[in-house]
Amino acid sequence: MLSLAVDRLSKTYPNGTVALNRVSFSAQPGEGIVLLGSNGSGKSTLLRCIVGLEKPTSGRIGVGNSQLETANACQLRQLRQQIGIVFQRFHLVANLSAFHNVLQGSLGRSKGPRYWFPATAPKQERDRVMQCLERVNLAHLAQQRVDTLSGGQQQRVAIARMLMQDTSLLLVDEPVASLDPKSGREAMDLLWDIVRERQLTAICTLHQLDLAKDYADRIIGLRQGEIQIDAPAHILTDRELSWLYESSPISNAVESNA
Ligand SMILES: Nc1ncnc2c1ncn2[C@@H]1O[C@H](COP(=O)(O)OP(=O)(O)OP(=O)(O)O)[C@@H](O)[C@H]1O
Repeated sequence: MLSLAVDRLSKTYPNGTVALNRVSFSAQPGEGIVLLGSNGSGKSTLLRCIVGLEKPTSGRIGVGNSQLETANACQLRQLRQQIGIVFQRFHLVANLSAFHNVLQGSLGRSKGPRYWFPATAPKQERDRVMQCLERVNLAHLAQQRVDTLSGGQQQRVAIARMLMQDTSLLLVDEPVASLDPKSGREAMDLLWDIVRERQLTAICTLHQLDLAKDYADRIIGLRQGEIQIDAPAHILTDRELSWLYESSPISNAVESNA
């Protein structure tokens, strides 16, 4: 179980765009945080900085007892192994089976090429892949190429791969973006059940305010790269949340450390 501490994180892209400005928050194991904000408010940049895909301009990111910005290459690899990502394009290998994609979740801790292929992976690993696929109700499609699966099914393969990776911190970018309302709720049910079961620290970006209120323990709202809302979901009103998406000037932030 890992906690996350983001301290005065800023990111300015080379073209001068300030994507994040002194963003600070911490998250505890078992806490499901939903990140809200309009297009361009900095949500993906924040997730990409936490996973080490983007280098912050300044600030600190602590994952467990380690600091991302001072970690050497080996420590960074170990840290990344602890972070599960379910991003918009899922990062699946299109021409491989669901089974093979999930098996790749163990790459960071496997001991050599024997582990990378379904035909040669140890039975214990292959059994684990099937358990992960069963957890997301996809065992019957294990041998199907992922590019022949629906968007919702591909997303469940990405979740199964994250389970195989056995991570402590989970970052999810717009999990319902390409799903119909029913499949979107099913995806959120599955993700949140797993967060609870495994006591993961989870940060999930969403654009649907109703889903955010129904699922989040806590909502962090970004506007123009700054945190304007940080509070338990149940105390936030629809008015406060929809304000995140308005073009009016920033004035009335909502913050609570409850
Ligand atoms: N590689 C980049 N180079 C320059 N600017 C970028 C880059 N990536 C993102 N930006 C800019 O940084 C700001 C934040 O973008 P980001 O993708 O983090 O927002 P977001 O909240 O995730 O948006 P969305 O909801 O549309 O996914 C935007 O103004 C965007 O144009």
